Amino acid sequence: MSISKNSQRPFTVIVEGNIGSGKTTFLQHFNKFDDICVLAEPIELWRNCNGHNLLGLLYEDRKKWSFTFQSYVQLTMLEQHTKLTDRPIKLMERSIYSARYCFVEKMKQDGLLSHASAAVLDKHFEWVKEYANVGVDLIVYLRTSPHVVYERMMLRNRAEEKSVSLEYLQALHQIHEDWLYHKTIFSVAAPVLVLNANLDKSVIHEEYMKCEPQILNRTLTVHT
Ligand SMILES: Nc1ncnc2c1ncn2[C@@H]1O[C@H](COP(=O)(O)OP(=O)(O)O)[C@@H](O)[C@H]1O
Ligand SMILES: Nc1nc2c(ncn2[C@H]2C[C@H](O)[C@@H](COP(=O)(O)O)O2)c(=O)[nH]1
Repeated sequence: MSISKNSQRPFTVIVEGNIGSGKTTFLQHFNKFDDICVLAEPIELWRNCNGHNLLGLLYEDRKKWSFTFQSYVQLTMLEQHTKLTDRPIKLMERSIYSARYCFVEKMKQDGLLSHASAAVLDKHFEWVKEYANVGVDLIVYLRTSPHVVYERMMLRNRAEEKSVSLEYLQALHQIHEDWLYHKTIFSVAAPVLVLNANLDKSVIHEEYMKCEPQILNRTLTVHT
């Protein structure tokens, strides 16, 4: 595998959104297309890193485990970005960009990372962005309300997420909004297509279908 920035890469789409916004469901909608290599978030790697459930440790003690967890997220996301495929399109759940701009940013706001730890994560992120093949061609933002995703997350009932609060989701929502909707913080790596992901499952696939042309035809026209 070559991670060099100069190596070829497929038309790369990242789907971003709050916890419980429907990213996995969105990927399932696109699984039927042979041209698309669908890469779900490597959450099972985070739940079992040589036998350590880093996701569980994180939510048990954020202060102690934020740096460890984020270090591994950055590695696993780099693997996803540089994973080779013979398919012309790659669709990824989240990215190194949301890891840094949303989650690390939230950790910094909450004082969960020492300045030294934050500096190391930033150096790693900046090197990867500069020298690795992590370009993105389209961002799909599943825009939701915090109350909606909180209810979905509770219904999904993931063991590690029992301590995740509505306040945390509200803060993550605002960071996503500032990054991808208002575009007032951090750079945006590609054009952003905003979907109303509050819509119920019974009609959400019609909303997902709106971006099939941009993804399948690899076009960048985003009608705001
Ligand atoms: N549009 C929707 N309406 C209602 N429930 C949804 C919708 N999209 C996803 N869900 C449910 O909400 C939970 C989170 O969805 P998921 O796709 O796993 O989101 P994410 O990957 O963003 O965390 C799952 O239980 C899923 O079945
Ligand atoms: N601290 C971080 N947590 C992250 C990151 N990426 C995902 N996650 C967490 C959030 C959820 O509990 C879980 C899976 O996310 P979903 O949105 O798919 O439910 O993993 C990260 O970079 N840092």
